[in-house]
Amino acid sequence: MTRNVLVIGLGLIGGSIALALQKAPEVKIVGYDQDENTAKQAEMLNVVHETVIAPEIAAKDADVIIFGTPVNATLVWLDQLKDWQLKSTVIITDTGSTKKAIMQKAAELRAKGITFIGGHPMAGSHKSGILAAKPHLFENAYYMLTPLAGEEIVHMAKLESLLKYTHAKVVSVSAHEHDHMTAVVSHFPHIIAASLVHQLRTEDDNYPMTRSLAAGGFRDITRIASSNPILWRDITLQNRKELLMQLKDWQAEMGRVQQLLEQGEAADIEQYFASAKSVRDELPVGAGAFFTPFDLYVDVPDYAGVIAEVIGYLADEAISITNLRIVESREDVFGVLVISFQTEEDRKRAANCIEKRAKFETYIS
Ligand SMILES: NC(=O)c1ccc[n+]([C@@H]2O[C@H](COP(=O)([O-])OP(=O)(O)OC[C@H]3O[C@@H](n4cnc5c(N)ncnc54)[C@H](O)[C@@H]3O)[C@@H](O)[C@H]2O)c1
Ligand SMILES: O=C(O)C(=O)C[C@]1(C(=O)O)C=C[C@@H](O)C=C1
Repeated sequence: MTRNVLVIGLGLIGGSIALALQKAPEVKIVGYDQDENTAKQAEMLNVVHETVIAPEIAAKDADVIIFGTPVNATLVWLDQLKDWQLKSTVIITDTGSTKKAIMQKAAELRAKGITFIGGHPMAGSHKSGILAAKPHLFENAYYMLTPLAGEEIVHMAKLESLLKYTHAKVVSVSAHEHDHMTAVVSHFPHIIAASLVHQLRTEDDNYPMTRSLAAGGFRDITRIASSNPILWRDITLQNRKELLMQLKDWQAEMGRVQQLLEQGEAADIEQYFASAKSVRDELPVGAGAFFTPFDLYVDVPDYAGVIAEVIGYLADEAISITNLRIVESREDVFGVLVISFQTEEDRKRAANCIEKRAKFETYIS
């Protein structure tokens, strides 16, 4: 029997979920976005099977409703939804980066006999909008569910039977655990990234050249400062308490750094970096929140058609790639080609292929 899925909010995350779920058998995906252009693009790009202009009408037939909206907008929708006509068996979920406020609404919904299970895939990008959506975005990432206490196993199973098509690793945590952990590894780092960019801006008056020198390090650590400000306004507001605690800890940490600098002891400073390096180097790779795809760096010379040439060699040997990008490490200078693969095996084969056929140097970061 066809499962009707309604996705509300068709940006990076809603669009990516819709694309991933199209791989499920007998699923019809209907989409809604408040932005008309996004809705049109969703149809044109086949991100959904059809779009609607009134989600409350489509909701009548939905077996699963998924919110891909910014977290404050989701709260508003959850209030409205209490008055919708819904199937008694419908499972409602979201993808929001915060969970406590949303799960408070879920409790209100439960009181009305409506099942809401919080969801949050721990993968994304600083890019937003439907054009950035990808069917494989969540592959190997953790996908956190935050059911209310006592949620029926059969409801969880129903949702998980659909989410398995994202190929994410579904785990359940409480809303409190969720908001604490994501504050540490996601929300607070976004504040730090934005603050570093603000700090750079203050250099403009006296040292305007500084921004031109912002190379690999600054770009890496501030990439997420290019994220959608509305999204991060809402996340910050909803997770304010946790973020204030993170800020306090960070200020204490900066106090420690200040002391190290004032004392100027080389061994202590080295130890500060060394212990951070060893923790960072031990972070799990290949899965989870710190999922890094199997990236291969290729030093390519600067001539027209070089990327097509490399990709052509890989295609000849039937090595499939999942992503391709250029790291611009120097202004106006062609950078390094970074190719991502699904498996370590593919990456090894690609490295051999490129070194043998193109004689370009490859390396793993
Ligand atoms: N960006 C990430 O890396 C990331 C990762 C995981 C989860 N999330 C969460 O996923 C959700 C969506 O984020 P995104 O990155 O896809 O953002 P996005 O900006 O790419 O997409 C949001 C979409 O929602 C639409 N929208 C906004 N308000 C709406 C409303 N009231 N009703 C209907 N549609 C509305 C917008 O038009 C847009 O198409 C957020 O809750 C975010 O916290 C984001
Ligand atoms: O990779 C990025 O650009 C992200 O910001 C993704 C990221 C994160 O902080 O890791 C952002 C928000 C989420 O809710 C989950 C993932």
